[in-house]
Amino acid sequence: MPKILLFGAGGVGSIYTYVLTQGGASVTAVCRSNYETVKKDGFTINSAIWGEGIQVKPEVVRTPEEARGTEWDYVISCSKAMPGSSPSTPDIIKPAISPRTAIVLCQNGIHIEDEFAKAFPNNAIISGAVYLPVTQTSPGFVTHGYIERLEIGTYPADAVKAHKDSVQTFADIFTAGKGTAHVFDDVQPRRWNKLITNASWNPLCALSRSKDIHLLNSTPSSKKMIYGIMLEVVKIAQACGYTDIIAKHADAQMERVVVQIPDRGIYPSMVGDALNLRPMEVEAIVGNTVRIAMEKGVEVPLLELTYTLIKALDESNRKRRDEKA
Ligand SMILES: NC(=O)C1=CN([C@@H]2O[C@H](COP(=O)(O)OP(=O)(O)OC[C@H]3O[C@@H](n4cnc5c(N)ncnc54)[C@H](OP(=O)(O)O)[C@@H]3O)[C@@H](O)[C@H]2O)C=CC1
Ligand SMILES: CC(C)(CO)C(=O)C(=O)O
Repeated sequence: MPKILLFGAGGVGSIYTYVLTQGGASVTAVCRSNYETVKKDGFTINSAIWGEGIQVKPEVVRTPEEARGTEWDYVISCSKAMPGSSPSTPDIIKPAISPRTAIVLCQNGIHIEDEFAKAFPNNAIISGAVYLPVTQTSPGFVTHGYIERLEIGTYPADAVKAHKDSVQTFADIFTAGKGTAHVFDDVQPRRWNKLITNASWNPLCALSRSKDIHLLNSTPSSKKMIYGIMLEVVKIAQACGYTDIIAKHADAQMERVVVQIPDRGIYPSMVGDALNLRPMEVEAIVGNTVRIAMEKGVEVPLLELTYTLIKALDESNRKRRDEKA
């Protein structure tokens, strides 16, 4: 039975705990604020796809340090992607990493893999684009909408065969658990495709404290604004050599908003962080994107404005957090 340590047991982490457990893996979740609830009752999931009141009760630890000593086949990171934070996620998960462990990143953003590859140069690094509208509404209780899809591949794309094999094994467990996993030889274009949605909806909804559908309907020009950011991301992806990423991908990401939870819309994951004064994935999702655009000489005025505003909000939230502490 594959042994999996799940780090970041919030919205995405709890659903993946469920899928991987169903798929036959033994999953241990690293829980922090929801430790007591999950230890006692597990996660309770209301899913538009799999049904209401689903319960899954993993083994629980408080830290990766507590999980030291077990030979984990996979350590999955489903925390918010905070490249450059201190301590870094690689530092935090390090006690649980053995030579055989594959590290799976189920996180939004672009160029988030580098710090893991540097910290664990001989381990398989598996990078994933996650489609899963989900929110932890209270500790251990999670609501999930109509979409579920995971796109994965090695980082870098030209990894050794053993690392490629570990991606396929992970996908097989996921699929056996009734999840939808697609393996890609090079997953980076898939990450750029996902970034189209996250670099636009996430910061704009966080700045406006709105559901996606409300942002879309707020003014006659909203769609133009959101779509304009998406097209800037397309241009950057193309400048990076991913010429298969084209405007029709932006159209599809636009359409998905109407499908996710029809009529009601969703709060993208950054909104909860904005409202609760938690650090937002500003650098992983927007900052890195703007920096890559600059390196490639691509003009991205809408993304630059978005980065300025969301960075300022993140900083003012940090000050408010410090004042409250
Ligand atoms: N939610 C969504 O709809 C989607 C999210 N994503 C991406 O998936 C990733 C996860 O998002 P999401 O599930 O929403 O995030 P959540 O905020 O719901 O969950 C993150 C979890 O990580 C935990 N965590 C963070 N740092 C530590 C630490 N040092 N030790 C232990 N636990 C820690 C948090 O614990 P604590 O509660 O104690 O802070 C929290 O439970 C992000 O990259 C996001 O962008 C992708 C697609 C959809
Ligand atoms: C938009 C969404 C829900 C897509 O799955 C997402 O990635 C997020 O909320 O961060």
